[in-house]
Amino acid sequence: MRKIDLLPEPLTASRFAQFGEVISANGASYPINGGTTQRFHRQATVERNDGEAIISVFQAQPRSLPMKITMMERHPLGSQAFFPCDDQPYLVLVCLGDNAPDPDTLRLFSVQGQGVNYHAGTWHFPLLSLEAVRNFWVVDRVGHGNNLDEHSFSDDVEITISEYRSHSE
Ligand SMILES: NC(=O)N[C@@H](O)C(=O)O
Ligand code: NI
Repeated sequence: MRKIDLLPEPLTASRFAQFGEVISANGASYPINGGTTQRFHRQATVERNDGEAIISVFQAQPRSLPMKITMMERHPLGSQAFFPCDDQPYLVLVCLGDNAPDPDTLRLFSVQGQGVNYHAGTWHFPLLSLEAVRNFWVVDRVGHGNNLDEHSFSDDVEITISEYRSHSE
């Protein structure tokens, strides 16, 4: 049995770029509304492939750690963005892979005060909220075609998330 114990790394736009975009009130902005508001413009782009982009609220139960990761999913027809309604930490787990998620490319990110927008087709684990029941705004795509591709890892690999504090803390 091959064991993979995932260690979180702090989320940055450059580290996440091949998987999607980071949404935050950091970086370039410009004043609008007579200077009463700063616009952090176009943090992410919604991919919808002629479907509709919708906004939902996910009320997420906290995950208990350690936890086993047995599957990943992707949305081939649209992006999926999550933005937390508070600044408590949560986790984002993604990986590469053409026809199936590649466990050797798994990346676990610890996230606080930022959102993420998965590119269409990015392998990810469903929402990994922590510590308490929490709300997230979600922007994703509905419409024709199958927009959910789930894939289980093979039984000869055991993937674990043991903790959520990033190892640089
Ligand atoms: N099922 C659903 O809408 N959510 C997942 O896609 C997820 O990534 O959390
Ligand atoms: Ni998803």
